[in-house]
Amino acid sequence: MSKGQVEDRKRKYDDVETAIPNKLKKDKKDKKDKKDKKDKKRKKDKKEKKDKKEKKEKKDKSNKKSKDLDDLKAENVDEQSSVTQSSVEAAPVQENGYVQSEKLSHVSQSEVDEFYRENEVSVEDPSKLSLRPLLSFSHISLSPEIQDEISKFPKPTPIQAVSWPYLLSGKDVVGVAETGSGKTFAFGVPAIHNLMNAGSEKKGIQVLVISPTRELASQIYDNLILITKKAGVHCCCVYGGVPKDEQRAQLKKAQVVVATPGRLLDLIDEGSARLSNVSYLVLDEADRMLEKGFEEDIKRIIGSTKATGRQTLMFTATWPKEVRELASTFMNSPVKISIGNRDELSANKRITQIVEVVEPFKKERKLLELLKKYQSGARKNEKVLIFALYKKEASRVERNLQYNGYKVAAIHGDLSQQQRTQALGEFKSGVSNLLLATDVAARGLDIPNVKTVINLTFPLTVEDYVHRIGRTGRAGQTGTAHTLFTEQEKHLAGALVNVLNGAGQPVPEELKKFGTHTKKKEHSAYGAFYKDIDTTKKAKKITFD
Ligand SMILES: Nc1ncnc2c1ncn2[C@@H]1O[C@H](COP(=O)(O)OP(=O)(O)OP(=O)(O)O)[C@@H](O)[C@H]1O
Repeated sequence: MSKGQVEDRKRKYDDVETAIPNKLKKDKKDKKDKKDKKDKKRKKDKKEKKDKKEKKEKKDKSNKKSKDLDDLKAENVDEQSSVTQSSVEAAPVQENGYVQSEKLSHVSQSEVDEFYRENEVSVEDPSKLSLRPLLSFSHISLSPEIQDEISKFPKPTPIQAVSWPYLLSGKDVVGVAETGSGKTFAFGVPAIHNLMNAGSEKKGIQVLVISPTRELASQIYDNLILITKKAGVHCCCVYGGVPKDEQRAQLKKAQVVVATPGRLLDLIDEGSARLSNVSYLVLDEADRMLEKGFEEDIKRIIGSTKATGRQTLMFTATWPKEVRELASTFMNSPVKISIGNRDELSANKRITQIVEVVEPFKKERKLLELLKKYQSGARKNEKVLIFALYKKEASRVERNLQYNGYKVAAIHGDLSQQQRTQALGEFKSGVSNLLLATDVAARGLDIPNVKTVINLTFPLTVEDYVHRIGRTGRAGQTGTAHTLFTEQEKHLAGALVNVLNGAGQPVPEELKKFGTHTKKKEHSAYGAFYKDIDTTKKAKKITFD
């Protein structure tokens, strides 16, 4: 149709229109005007209503935001704070809802730098969040139940100060800090805080902590229960050597589980432990857990937990390079936090280390001399922990000590769990002041007031040496480690010299004579052929059996 034809038709139509009587036309027009007016009003009302609603929603939202911020500010600003509202800096908000407190935002950068320097803190964070350490408990708003428990301490330890913001932000963390530096609460407090915030009672087991020994699992449980009890969170502990029934019953209610690998796998296999909701997984003494012997168990356990959205944590005092690659396969761009230059194997500097090179056959006589030295006069009641290497050796030395009139408790693998628990209890409580142990007690055990550790036989690795001597000098105290070293361990002399040098301890000439060559530590699975790896890379997919 041409433009002209369109115009014609339009005109014709207009003509028809004009053929309608005027009155009718007018009525129709009035009606139409009225209707238009009504429509317009209805549209206007509707728009006004919509605008009003949007405005109200916006206002509510902004009120809530500022209320949340105010609440947070109120919780974090203590009486002495001289911070004014107008000087408040923007607080970074992290993925999991972690908000840096106003008080922490106002700590000067030089104070933060000083903290990093003094504690030799190193943070490798692939996502470059640069979260500030919590220099005081008032720098964080935790629930009253948690606050109540930790406020018995003066301030967070360095590993707690640095790791909490990352853990509360949902990050995977490798935390390496000296023995006795509060790593249990470093991973424990954020675990319970996150659980309480999620308000998820019905989801079953959500936090899982794996530990290499029954005694350590039980100790971690004793620490966590202090918080979980008050917080109304159900925590249980499962380990071997005791009946399963009670553990099965506890698992049905538990949200937090502390476990040793063997018993946990038994309970998984029989269907009593379901880990598919575990979203916070901790390997304590992580390097030990990744060694051969545990490695396969750990793979199976991790394979039973939540595949995505799981936070994985590894904490330890020693982090040898040969386990780092394996660790990274279980983690997602972990933040690596180390306190006190721990790239080199190093011991707690508050422990006085004495190393004596002796003939192997003279060791047990020497032990009796040392006990006279460390448990006589004013030191009569001081606690001494003796380490042997083998179960048989421990049994023999135990009998020998008893023969010489010593009341000695013992922990080693040949004893029943009940005997082990009783021995540890007696030593902890001071019923006996002498404990003889194998490396089952080397890691993690927090026994109050152990003044002296004696290494009757040197352990198989220098990492174990660092853990053993770390049973003294805990939580800021001092202690002594006296080690008898024989030619049979000469392949470890170089590594031991490094540890002594690193802690500013004297190195005996007889030890230097063995040479300072350090044998590369062999991973029990990969031998010495491990490579230095980048722990910051993304986890690669692993298929578990
Ligand atoms: N903020 C704190 N201030 C002072 N002491 C603390 C603090 N947090 C924890 N502790 C105490 O420090 C001691 C050692 O803590 P913990 O057993 O967690 O050490 P660790 O770093 O795990 O040691 P290890 O490497 O031997 O396993 C415990 O008695 C614990 O109660």
